[in-house]
Amino acid sequence: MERRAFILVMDSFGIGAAPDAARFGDEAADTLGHIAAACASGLADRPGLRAGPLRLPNLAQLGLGRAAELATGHIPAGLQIAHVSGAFGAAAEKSAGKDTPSGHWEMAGCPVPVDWGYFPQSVPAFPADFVAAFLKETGLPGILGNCHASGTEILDRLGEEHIRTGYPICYTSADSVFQVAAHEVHFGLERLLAICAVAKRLLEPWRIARVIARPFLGEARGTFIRTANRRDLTTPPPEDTLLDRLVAEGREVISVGKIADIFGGRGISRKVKAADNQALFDATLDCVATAPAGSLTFTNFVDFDTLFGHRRDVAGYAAALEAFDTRLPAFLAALRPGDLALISADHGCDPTAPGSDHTREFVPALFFGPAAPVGSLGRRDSFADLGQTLAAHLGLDRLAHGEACF
Ligand SMILES: O=P(O)(O)O[C@H]1O[C@H](CO)[C@@H](O)[C@H]1O
Ligand SMILES: [Mn+2]
Ligand SMILES: [Mn+2]
Repeated sequence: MERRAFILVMDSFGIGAAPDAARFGDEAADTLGHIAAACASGLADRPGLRAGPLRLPNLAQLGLGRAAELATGHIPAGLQIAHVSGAFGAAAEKSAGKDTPSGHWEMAGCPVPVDWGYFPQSVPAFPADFVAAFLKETGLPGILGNCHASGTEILDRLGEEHIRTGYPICYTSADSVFQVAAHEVHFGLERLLAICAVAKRLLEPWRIARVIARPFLGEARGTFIRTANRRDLTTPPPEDTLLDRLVAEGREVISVGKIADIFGGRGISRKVKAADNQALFDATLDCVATAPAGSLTFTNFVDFDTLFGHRRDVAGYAAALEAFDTRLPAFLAALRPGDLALISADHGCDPTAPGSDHTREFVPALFFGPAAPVGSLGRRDSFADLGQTLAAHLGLDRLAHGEACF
């Protein structure tokens, strides 16, 4: 039988504090649980967008509520269901960090045991040596920001000054990241990408996982909007992943959305870009129709994290979950015999938590489709169990990390 695999990563969709959450100050975090509770008590109503209890009938059917129960001990409001039709688990992360690359790499069989470098909360946040070298190599006269920030708030604060001075806006977060926001027209997109490449190289000694180019448009405070031309320059994974192993065997690995960026371009045979969750779902459906035997299609649904988790927008996050759920029946109907699909996440980003950073949480492990069993997979102590399961399904030799869930 022809076997194919599909991973749908709901970026930041945690389902309850991880066993080691206290180490991150995240012991109270629960992305799904807190959204469901807010919806149930009418706190996530927004006229024209959504209202009432969280409605995720298709995810519930796949075992989302039961997966959350494995993590927290209770099923979130609205997710009770009599019978599930897939295999569900709650997976904890072994990697030291709670960032996007660590989560995706571990899921693909490559945990990241050594922690990245992070910038301090102080202002300036960036080492003077680095800033001096960055200015020298790029010929820039200066930078703005040089602090921890939310990417949308800092545009409101410094966007006009950026346009006036031509200084790029440089900021960071709890992630191992150096982010550069610059105007797509006034500063120039190509120029932004070029200075980000310089920063990535100069930051190697500080073990910074990612440099992110954040192009934006707009002319005045309140009108600035980030464009879809975001680019992540990521350190490649330290060991081979499921993706590398597949490509080495001549299989097709299709990246939908920012997967290729997250893996530093490694282990990818084809890239499909799409602007938002709806377009990402459309592209994923195209892949279900066309992906060849033995392939992996890997999609990252970025909006949950970028537009709602980091923005601490509970109603927006709930609406995005409901929109995603609505599209699942079409995905399920298109699966063929021999297909195995996985819905999971890379970390949490509880929109009710303080600050604007990720939260250390269990993630859902929902396996479904014609080749999936039905029932509980229990708590998994590494996301690598998910990659090992897919490797076994696709007929690869065992990966170095993780235990197959079935
Ligand atoms: O606030 P914005 O720019 O969206 O940044 C967020 O996106 C980055 C990548 O996930 C993280 O560093 C996080 O802080
Ligand atoms: Mn992420
Ligand atoms: Mn994020």
